[in-house]
Amino acid sequence: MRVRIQNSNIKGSITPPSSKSMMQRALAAAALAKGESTILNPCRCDDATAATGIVQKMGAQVIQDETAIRVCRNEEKSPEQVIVGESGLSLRMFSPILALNPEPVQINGRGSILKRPVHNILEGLEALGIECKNPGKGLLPIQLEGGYKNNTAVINGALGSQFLTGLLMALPCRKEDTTLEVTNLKSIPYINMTIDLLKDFGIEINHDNYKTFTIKGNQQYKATDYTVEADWSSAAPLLVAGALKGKVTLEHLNPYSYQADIAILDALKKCGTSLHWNGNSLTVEKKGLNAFEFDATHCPDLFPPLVALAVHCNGDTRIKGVHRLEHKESNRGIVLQKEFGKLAVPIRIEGDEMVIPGGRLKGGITNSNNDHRIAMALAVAGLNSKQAVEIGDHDCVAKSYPDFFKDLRKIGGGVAEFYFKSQFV
Ligand SMILES: O=C(O)C1=C[C@@H](OP(=O)(O)O)[C@@H](O)[C@H](O)C1
Ligand SMILES: C=C(OP(=O)(O)O)C(=O)O
Repeated sequence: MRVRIQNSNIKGSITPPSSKSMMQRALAAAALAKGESTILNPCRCDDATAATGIVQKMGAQVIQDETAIRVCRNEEKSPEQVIVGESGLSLRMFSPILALNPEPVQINGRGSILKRPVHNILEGLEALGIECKNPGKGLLPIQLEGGYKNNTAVINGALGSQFLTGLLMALPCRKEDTTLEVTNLKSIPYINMTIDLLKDFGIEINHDNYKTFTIKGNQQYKATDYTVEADWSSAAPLLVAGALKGKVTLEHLNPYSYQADIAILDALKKCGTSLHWNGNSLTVEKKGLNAFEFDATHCPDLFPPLVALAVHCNGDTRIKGVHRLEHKESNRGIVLQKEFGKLAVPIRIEGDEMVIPGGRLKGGITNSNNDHRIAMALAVAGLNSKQAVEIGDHDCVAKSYPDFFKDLRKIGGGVAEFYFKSQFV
């Protein structure tokens, strides 16, 4: 399917969907607990569905109500195979959890995840004594068995934090204590989110400045009621829409959240946008559109929406952390350059920095490259384009935000969805 976005003014208020990062962690933690946990304000995107399928395979009973999901694991099952959908987090978080069980388990996925590397998972688990097989030779599927045997390991954090999140969730269930030496950790705020959530489930993690993590064994997950926050990553493109084309209020956002992408507020301030909090509602209004400098090394998912903002700013915007983009749902640095190139924006990549020249967007035909954040970024950039921006394969937004285009229309976005190639642009 395709969508056409027209120049439009933005006005209105929206509650962003719940955080898929928190939701997947909550499902895993609830499945590791004894008794019934209730996940309130659950996220119902594709990645959350993938995580739900995995905990069910682990033996958890999952009951979906309208406003909550109840999770209870009365029996431990040894699944022969689990499918992580397209979710990087489900792959990297559940691998160490599934590895607690010595029975062999094969982990596979579909779509974009089949192109994302698995070597850091295998290296880390092998260092902890898990027997790993990789018929996919660097890619999925992987097979794990034998259980944890070693109590110390060096973990490479340079590729991201998700695998460390999985280890921090799994290792408290071992009998022995474990010490991890983590090198060059990236996406650090996501680790703060993990540690905070684990505290709610009764698990304690100690670390020395994100380098040495000491994980006591024999800890018991406690069932709890956990409320998932509204998602700052999904809020980001909507905030950019307001900053570019009028005014938008986002409801139920936590101003003190551990979510990495709350950092969008710094970029919006630098850009000159007017920001106003009223309790948990944030109103963003177009004011300046000044080029800005921003370091996205630890919040890489902000790259696409920030590029959508930057293409309309006065001057060259510089965003640091391009090396963090290579192994996402697409190679996002290259894809942003290619797709915005189709709209006549000559983005440059200089070492680890992306340089985005500001100006007026021309319009044209683009493709999401099956990457939800690219689809959303092209859409909000299109709100301020001279001519329409068409986006192919836009339905990939279901990975994190199934109602994105419906919500964009609600706040005034000119959104037309259709099935065939357009002659409009
Ligand atoms: O832990 C998480 O929920 C996530 C961590 C980040 O990945 P990396 O840690 O691989 O950078 C982020 O890009 C991803 O969308 C979600
Ligand atoms: C990179 C992302 O997710 P994941 O790695 O969990 O697939 C994302 O949501 O932008």
